[in-house]
Amino acid sequence: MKLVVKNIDIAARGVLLNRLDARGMGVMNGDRVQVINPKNGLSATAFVEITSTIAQQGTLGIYRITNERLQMEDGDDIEIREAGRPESLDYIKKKMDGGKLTKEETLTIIKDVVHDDISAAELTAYITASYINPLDMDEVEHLTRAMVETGEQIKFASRPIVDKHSIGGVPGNKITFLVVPIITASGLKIPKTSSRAITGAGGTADLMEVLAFVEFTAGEVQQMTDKVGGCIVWGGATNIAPADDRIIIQEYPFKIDARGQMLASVMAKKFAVGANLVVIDIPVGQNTKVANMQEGRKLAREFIELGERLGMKVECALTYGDTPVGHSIGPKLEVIEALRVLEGSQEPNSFIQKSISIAGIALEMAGKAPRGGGMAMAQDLLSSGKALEKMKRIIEIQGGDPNVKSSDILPGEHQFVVRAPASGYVIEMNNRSLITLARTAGAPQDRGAGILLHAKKGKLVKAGEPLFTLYADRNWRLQKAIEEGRRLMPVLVEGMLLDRVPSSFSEI
Ligand SMILES: O=P(O)(O)OC[C@H]1O[C@H](OP(=O)(O)O)[C@H](O)[C@@H]1O
Ligand SMILES: O=c1cc[nH]c(=O)[nH]1
Repeated sequence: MKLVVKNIDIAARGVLLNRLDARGMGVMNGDRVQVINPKNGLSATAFVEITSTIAQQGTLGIYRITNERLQMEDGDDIEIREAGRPESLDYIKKKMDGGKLTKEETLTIIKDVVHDDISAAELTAYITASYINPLDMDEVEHLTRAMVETGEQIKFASRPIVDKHSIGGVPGNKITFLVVPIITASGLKIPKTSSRAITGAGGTADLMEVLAFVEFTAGEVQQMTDKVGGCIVWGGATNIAPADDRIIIQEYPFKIDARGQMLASVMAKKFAVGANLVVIDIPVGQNTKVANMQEGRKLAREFIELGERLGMKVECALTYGDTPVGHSIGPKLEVIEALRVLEGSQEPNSFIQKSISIAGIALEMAGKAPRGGGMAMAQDLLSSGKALEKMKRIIEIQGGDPNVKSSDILPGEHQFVVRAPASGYVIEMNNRSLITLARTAGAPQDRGAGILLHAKKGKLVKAGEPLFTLYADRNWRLQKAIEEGRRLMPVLVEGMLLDRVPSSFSEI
């Protein structure tokens, strides 16, 4: 059928078809169609929504993201056809039934993901199937290669290219803000691409956006790295492994990170930027992605094997993840803490030690420091202010203010202090509950929202002393978080009354 285009300025995928045209084509709400720009032959698959008023008969409404592929103007002629059922759906069903996907089947799925030929619900089915029936190492390799092949790749003129990545899962894990400038200050190159929050309350890309732009093309990532030695950008904007962000968007509401997708997501980004020396941070602890050391070692072996298959040298660091890294959770609060350390603060110890350990491994792998000497070198690059200088250059090249200070960044204006109800030692900090609380307060979308911890596990507190402060950009979110905090009780002090169960006996 031939129709006339009406652009609909909504940042979504899909088309709006008039009820009468839909009836004429025999198309129902939610059906898949193919739309073609006859002028240039560009085509896209889209899902139909039916309207009686927004698109008149003879007109096809096109949402903005779909039109990015078609490049059509209002009034242009457009062709619309019923689209066939993609083969991907058969392969997703195969995975649901516990089958093993071949290289070609995986590539077909990922191409359909990147070209928007499968819906969000169908993609969620693929992720769920892989979550329940985990991918084996062959399938993970196929997925990683498919994610790389469907995007752009960077080829640097010289080696080594160093990279680091954390699997996440532990709140407050802002170490990239020390590791990248330390590595850069050593003279090595680190083109760091990060995702936004997956299971957490602030991914590295969300944090970096407090300081500078994070959306760059692959070419720009290469130029910035060549110029200043490193960058911290959002992988979702680069067309480097473009399937990655689409998968992460579906994982975010469930707070899941399917193991096979996680391995592929991390390693595809490293491979595509041309990294040959990679350090992976695997936080291990209660209420993180990896519950114990045994599981952590297994995952480390999988990362190393995947690296070998792809021609990358990978070392993994199993890190303490029982409690948050440092004292802050949420974009602005974490950036403030990171800048303070770059500016010379000697605290918090957990954050500094973890960062220089990871940076130290990378320095040793690249031969900048002798085995066992990497951590001291990393500490030196941090204490001397050289890392801060590099961070300023990175912020500047990404369009931010290089002279920004930690004191310039203001966290959420709405705050609530949670105090110890009894004296005693802090005996528990629940990572997942802290993340839920920070998300309820608005993080990561509200950059000022989050949690500042005043006491960590093992600290002796007196009744009435502050345990943590909740921050929010909007008062209603703060109120919701306060309520949620009462239910979750993410920080426990020994001797604290956890709940009171009233008697069912009523006096007469
Ligand atoms: O939201 P959760 O699941 O905690 O983890 C996601 C975070 O972990 C990784 O950090 P980095 O890029 O190595 O700094 C990702 O890129 C992302 O920012
Ligand atoms: O980048 C990342 C980090 C953790 N898990 C993922 O799936 N991707």
